[in-house]
Amino acid sequence: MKDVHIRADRIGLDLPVYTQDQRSTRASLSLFLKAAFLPPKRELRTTLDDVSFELLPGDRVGVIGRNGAGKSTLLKVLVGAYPPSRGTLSVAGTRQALLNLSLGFSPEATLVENIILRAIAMGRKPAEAVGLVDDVLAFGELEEKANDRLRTLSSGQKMRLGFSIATASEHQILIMDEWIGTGDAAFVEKAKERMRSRVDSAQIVMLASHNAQLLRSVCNKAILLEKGRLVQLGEVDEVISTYRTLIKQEP
Ligand SMILES: Nc1ncnc2c1ncn2[C@@H]1O[C@H](COP(=O)(O)OP(=O)(O)OP(=O)(O)O)[C@@H](O)[C@H]1O
Repeated sequence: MKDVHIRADRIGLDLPVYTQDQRSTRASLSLFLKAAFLPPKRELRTTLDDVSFELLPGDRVGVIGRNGAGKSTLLKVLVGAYPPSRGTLSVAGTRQALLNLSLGFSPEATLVENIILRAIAMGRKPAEAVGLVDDVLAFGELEEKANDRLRTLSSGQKMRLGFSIATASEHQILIMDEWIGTGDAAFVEKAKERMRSRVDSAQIVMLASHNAQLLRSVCNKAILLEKGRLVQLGEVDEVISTYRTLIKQEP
């Protein structure tokens, strides 16, 4: 197997956006009706542009930037959710994303079925997926609900299930958005402990966050994004300080 790495060489991403002509009750009725019934216009908008970096084992990288700077989008590209529109991306190593914990659940399937489906979607063989079920249910404290349909869970219970599945095993590369525990205090404590151990055992970690304290405690490096471009890659304190200067300026 190749050495664990993430190499982005001038990657860019254009996403389609759909715009609608202004609907205003002050406009004439014909304009109003036209705007209401015309299909939206589709255009491509550049969300990431000319982003290059290389991450190697030992790199724990914070992804910093204003709202809308492209942090989550960059993580989605790195986990393979969006293929880059330009440039080349090379990722070697087993990857685990903790981005949207409740994405991909089947509401009508049971918890056990969802665990197996999700584990298979994450690349497990069916027998391994079945082997994970007991541990996932135990960590999420959801054993009693094992054969209930997923849609009957509370939102906190769904989050616990998503977290338990996503962190069920160790991976070489961990890619995560700042996850906000919606579970109760006891679960959040347990989840933090598990995250810490997954971060420690991963070789490369990327964490997008606005929380400087969290970034300093997890990361040794950081990337600063502004309008989809990489402004700085450096030591975490240095990049946080550039970001603080930047947000004092006008966007
Ligand atoms: N699926 C999508 N289709 C079109 N545009 C998108 C899509 N997802 C995000 N964008 C746009 O891409 C830009 C970057 O969004 P992104 O979610 O990556 O920002 P972010 O840096 O993570 O922001 P935040 O700090 O608010 O979480 C925004 O302008 C957003 O509107």
